[in-house]
Amino acid sequence: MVKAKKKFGQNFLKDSSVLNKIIQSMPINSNHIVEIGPGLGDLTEKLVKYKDTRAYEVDTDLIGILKTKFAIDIHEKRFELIHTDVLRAWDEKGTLYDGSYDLIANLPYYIATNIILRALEDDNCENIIVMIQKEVALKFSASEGEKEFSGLGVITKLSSKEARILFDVPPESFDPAPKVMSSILYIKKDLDVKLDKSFLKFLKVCFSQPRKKLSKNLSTVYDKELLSDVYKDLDLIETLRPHELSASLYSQMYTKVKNGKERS
Ligand SMILES: C[S@@+](CC[C@H](N)C(=O)[O-])C[C@H]1O[C@@H](n2cnc3c(N)ncnc32)[C@H](O)[C@@H]1O
Repeated sequence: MVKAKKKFGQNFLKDSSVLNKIIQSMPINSNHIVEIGPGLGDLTEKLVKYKDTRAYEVDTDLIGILKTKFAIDIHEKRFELIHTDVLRAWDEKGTLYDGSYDLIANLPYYIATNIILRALEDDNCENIIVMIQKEVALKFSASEGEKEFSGLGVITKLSSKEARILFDVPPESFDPAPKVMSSILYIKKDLDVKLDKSFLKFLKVCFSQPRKKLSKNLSTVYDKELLSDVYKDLDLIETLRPHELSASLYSQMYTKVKNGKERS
């Protein structure tokens, strides 16, 4: 029996009803599947039965187990196992697969947010179905006005056609059990949208102090006169809090401040 490694965020999913529900949630299309962190291969086994799959695993000990378990699938090219840190693979190639793919995974929670942001940026990734901490899933799927609405919600709203939590998964479904509730997040990307990297930086400024006024956060970086003009142009009240502005207004605001002056 392998000992789960905390540093790699290893919580193995043991509940077969949850595994089956993940498979049933998969979109029907001809896309390849990419899995991040196959672990002991319980979800992988079901994915490979369904479609050709590529998986990225960082842990050398697990690679040994997976190579034995999936020897026939690897030989018959239904399954490709890549031994690397997935973030490194993205840095080196810009994509996890050279063709349309769906990302299906029980993610390592310590880098879950980063992985979803990279998948949103990766043009070849069309659908994302991932298990993550419920708290983070709520942020990605939140709408304006909700207290969980943050920069992550704005990015998801602008770059996807649909983003919602499919169902929750309690800690007892894993071994070892994580400390938090988990959720399956589903994102159907809008393939026509290309995200501008500096927009993410702008959102960080907007939500730097989420409970303060948006104008206060913006004034740490942007010129007061410019902000006053932007608020007037967009017909916004000065007392708005960051979670109260819609994703589309954030996008319009960004276009206006982009060419304006930053504070000297
Ligand atoms: C939450 S476990 C999921 C394991 C398995 N898929 C399951 O559902 O039981 C996360 C997996 O991601 C792997 N992992 C952690 N960091 C990684 C990284 N940077 N790149 C690739 N895999 C990683 C871990 O070793 C582990 O196998």
